[in-house]
Amino acid sequence: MEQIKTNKFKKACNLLADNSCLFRAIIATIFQTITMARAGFRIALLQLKVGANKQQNIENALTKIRSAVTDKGARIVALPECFNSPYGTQHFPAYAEEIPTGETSRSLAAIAKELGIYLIGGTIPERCATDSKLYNTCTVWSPEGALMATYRKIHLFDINIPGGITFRESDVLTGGSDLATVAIEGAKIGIGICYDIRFDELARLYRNQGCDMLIYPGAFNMKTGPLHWELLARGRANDTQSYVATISPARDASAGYVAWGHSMVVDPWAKVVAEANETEDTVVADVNLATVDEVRAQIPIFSQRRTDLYTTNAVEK
Ligand SMILES: NC(=O)CCC(=O)C(=O)O
Repeated sequence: MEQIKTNKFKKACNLLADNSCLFRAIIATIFQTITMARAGFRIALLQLKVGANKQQNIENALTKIRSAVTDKGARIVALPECFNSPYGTQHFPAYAEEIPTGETSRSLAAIAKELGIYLIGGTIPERCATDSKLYNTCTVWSPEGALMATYRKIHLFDINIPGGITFRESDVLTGGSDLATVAIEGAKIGIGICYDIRFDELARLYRNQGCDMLIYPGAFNMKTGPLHWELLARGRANDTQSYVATISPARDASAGYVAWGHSMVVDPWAKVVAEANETEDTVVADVNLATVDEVRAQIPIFSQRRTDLYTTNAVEK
């Protein structure tokens, strides 16, 4: 019996020796896979001035996109909510256009292709070609100028704070119902729009779909901005242990809706790593996917949930 075992062991050793190159390659690959940290990319958030002239808004975005790529080395550029139109229900019908045939879509596709970048096209008022309904929609463009995804704001901004702010997007817009994720540079990115950031359920669904980063073009205001903008961005980063980017228009005190500004990138530790003030600006940050893996391994909340005590559709994994 012992003799048989010894022979088998010798045979196995001989096999390994015969294939030592292959064996070494396999071990090296396994080692590399275990130890290899994921890379990342540079992202630029454009906190743009937005006025009444749609053509000027688009031209300004194109100029700033070019500069974020050529001067700052961004691989992904993200624009704010409603970057081609003033933010307000009275403006949406006049500025709305079809996607991808409208002038804004065509400009974004062309610049993404010209610069060979990924472009998160903020949002524009969209008029749906089939039912003529209006949506607040984000488009994502590939380095080839192809439309990778569209996301229609799911949670419409309807609030009423007497003496503060009253807004009813649902007077003119229809809410979307589909999540949108894109795979970019080894990362999976989930898209939400502004008020959506208040709903942790959406962020958790994205996390459960494997997202490493959440991007929210948004335009908070002077009432809720100082109270909740950073809190929510850091909250969603902490809940999902993901990068979060929020991109606002620049503040214009003379506008009907005064945006808070403060576009920012938050890392999976929930730390703000780059932030604008309220003026027109470009925020640049290096997104490091190894940090996502590090936080999730070190604080493993997604495997520690007590779903025997509570249930939600969004958190179970
Ligand atoms: N554009 C928006 O959805 C605004 C959301 C907002 O300001 C908030 O407080 O929420």
